[in-house]
Amino acid sequence: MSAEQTNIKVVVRVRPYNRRELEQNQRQIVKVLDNNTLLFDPDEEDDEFFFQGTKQNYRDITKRLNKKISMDFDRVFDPEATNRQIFEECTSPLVASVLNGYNCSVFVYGATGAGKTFTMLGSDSCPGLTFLTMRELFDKIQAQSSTHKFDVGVSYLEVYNELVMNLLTKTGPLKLQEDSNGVVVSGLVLKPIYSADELLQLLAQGNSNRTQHPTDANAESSRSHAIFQVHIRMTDRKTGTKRTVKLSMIDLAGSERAASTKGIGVRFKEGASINKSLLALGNCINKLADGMKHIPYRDSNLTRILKDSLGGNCRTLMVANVSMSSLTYEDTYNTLKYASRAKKIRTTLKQNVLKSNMPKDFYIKKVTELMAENERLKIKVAQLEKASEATRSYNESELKAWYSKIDAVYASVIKTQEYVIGTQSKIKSMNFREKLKKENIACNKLLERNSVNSEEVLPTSTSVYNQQIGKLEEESIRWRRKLHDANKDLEKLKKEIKESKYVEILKIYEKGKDMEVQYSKQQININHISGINAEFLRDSNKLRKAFNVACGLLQNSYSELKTDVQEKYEQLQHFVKTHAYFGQEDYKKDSDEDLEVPILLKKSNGKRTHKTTESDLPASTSTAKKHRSRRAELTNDFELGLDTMEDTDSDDCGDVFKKPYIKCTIMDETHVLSCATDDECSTNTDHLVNNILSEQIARVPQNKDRVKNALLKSKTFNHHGLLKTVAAGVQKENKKFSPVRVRKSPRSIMVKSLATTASIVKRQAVRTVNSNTNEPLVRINRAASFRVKK
Ligand SMILES: Nc1ncnc2c1ncn2[C@@H]1O[C@H](COP(=O)(O)OP(=O)(O)OP(=O)(O)O)[C@@H](O)[C@H]1O
Repeated sequence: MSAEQTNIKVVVRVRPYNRRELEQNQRQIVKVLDNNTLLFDPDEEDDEFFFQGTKQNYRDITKRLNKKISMDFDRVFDPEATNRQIFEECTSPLVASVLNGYNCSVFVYGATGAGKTFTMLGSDSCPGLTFLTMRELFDKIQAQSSTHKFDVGVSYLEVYNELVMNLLTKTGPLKLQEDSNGVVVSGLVLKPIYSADELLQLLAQGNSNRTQHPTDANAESSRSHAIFQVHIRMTDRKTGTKRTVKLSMIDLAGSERAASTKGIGVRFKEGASINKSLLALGNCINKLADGMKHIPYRDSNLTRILKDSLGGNCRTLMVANVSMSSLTYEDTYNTLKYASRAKKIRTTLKQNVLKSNMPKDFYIKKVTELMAENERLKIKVAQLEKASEATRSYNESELKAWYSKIDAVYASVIKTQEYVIGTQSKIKSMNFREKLKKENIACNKLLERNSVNSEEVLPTSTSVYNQQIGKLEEESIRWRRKLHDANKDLEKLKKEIKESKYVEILKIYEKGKDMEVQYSKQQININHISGINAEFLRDSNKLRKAFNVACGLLQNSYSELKTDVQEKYEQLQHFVKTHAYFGQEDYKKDSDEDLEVPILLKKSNGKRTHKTTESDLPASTSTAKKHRSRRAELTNDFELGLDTMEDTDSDDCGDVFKKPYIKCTIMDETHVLSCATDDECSTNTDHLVNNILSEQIARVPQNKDRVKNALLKSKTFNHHGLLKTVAAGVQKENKKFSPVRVRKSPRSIMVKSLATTASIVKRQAVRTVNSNTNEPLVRINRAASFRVKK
């Protein structure tokens, strides 16, 4: 542990005149100039002395006058200064030093009656330095008790007539011994204490045991040197490190002249002993101040005890007490001379640390932890330095170079991505067209036969598409490879950015570029979906025209049709009527003409009369099943969205594409009631209820009650049957409208119907040609026709 050299701190306290001095009308021989300087024995004119408001006459005290010696000290306290002020400025900092492991000493020096005991012990109304310092020490000990364990012991000794006495136990004189730790008092047992009050109690007890006798100079003159010591052992609770420190408060007996104390007998002997020890102290101070190697500590017990405080490992404060009265001219001069000498004494300060009894492993672990922590902090510091360097050395041209590099890599990614997804889109479109074309063969034939918009008819050969798809797939593979390379370059670039000093700035730029890539992907997807939708609308338009042609043909040859074909035709009529697909306004905008299906009111050839009603729903159980499977087939066959792209947006687009198929036929209780009263309809009760529920409940759950009420009003249902039917319907509808189910597509039904119609027409046409008849085949009631959109 490194040692620190420091000077003894010397402060001078000038006490006010006492009654005796005032009565004797003495002149002032000490003048406090400022906090650090005093003037000893000032000029006469400077010595204006007033007592009770009257200027006093100068009285020569036969000494050499007007020395006018200016003296500097660490601090000079004038007569106004209080004990607390001295404590706060001088001894309070020592408490902190003690708890940091430094030995500390405070001793008061001065002539008898100069105010040493007043400074050190004070009174009840004005506690002295010992009391204030001890209280402060215990307050700090309390504050640190969570981190340190403190063991405190005190001793209170007096050196009277060269005998060392224990003031706390009143035992016989003790011997001083020297060992490696310095001078120790053999047989001295430290009194353990646990609170400031205990300590002050012991102090008071020791004071009461101290030898005091009145002298001429002081009615309560202390006739011994008192040494109050607090020994503290501090143990760090975490590391187990131990320190022992000592704080000594020493109240010396007053230096005195036999003449001034007028001592005789025992008092004279006391005085001589006091003077002997103080002389020894003066010698030690002189030699220490001169830097001599040999210091005569052994000359007195006082100097032996003060050895540590004067020349050892100790932070020392000396308070020199003086009176400003010329009555103690010589004593004051001597005190100030010694105090000035003492200022030069240097002590060596060392923190007292004892070996801890913690196991070696503990320290090894601790050191390893600290080294790891150190390494971590070093890295952190390096990173921070790098970051601050980056912001400090911000170079615009370097940044620009980075930007253009990033732009180039991202442009390549976006371009190759466009090609990859673009070719994928084209392949999908081609597949879709091919599928449409295959399904539309019947439709084309019909249109060709009637020469309707023959230019819109799709080519019959699918080989053209196959060739194009093949080429596109090859192209797609090529572009996928390029995209793979571009993505690799991008990864590499991202790594470089991470290591770059502009990482903070470039990361933001990189994020923007990533968004550009995403945006471009979305844009292609949208274009693709729009293309497919347009294709579909074109196809639907054509189908509608073909449908009109087919209906015309069927109408013309109605009477020639077989019964089952006639029924199919009627079902088709009904289908067109009930499916809003044809009636939706947005769809109609694309069509050039309305779709009309003739309605047959009567069979002329005695076949059953049929009026098309709502109850003639085409969805008999088997037909409905067929339609459902066909719907699923169509949707599964045509994966139109770009769902093979890496993102999930294609699902949404697919949904958008399916939206035109949403069917919404509104039914209410009127329908139910009319159906329920009809005998013919009542046979299809289950079917009817299911349909009603499917239309009503699925869309508006609250309508369940409306339907139920309507059904209750009908004559056909009893209560039990009704509940069963409603329950079955609800269950079915719940299944039907689960999100995984695809929506109904009338297009597939139309395509199938047209294929059937085309074959019928073909057969019928052959028959008509062969029969050679010019009669119209079907009587048409135009008035009964209706527009299906309604
Ligand atoms: N600064 C002061 N302010 C007021 N009174 C003081 C001051 N200093 C000392 N006195 C008074 O002066 C008298 C003598 O003081 P004190 O007993 O402290 O002197 P001392 O130096 O200890 O003397 P001795 O060496 O004989 O014991 C006491 O009555 C004390 O109250």
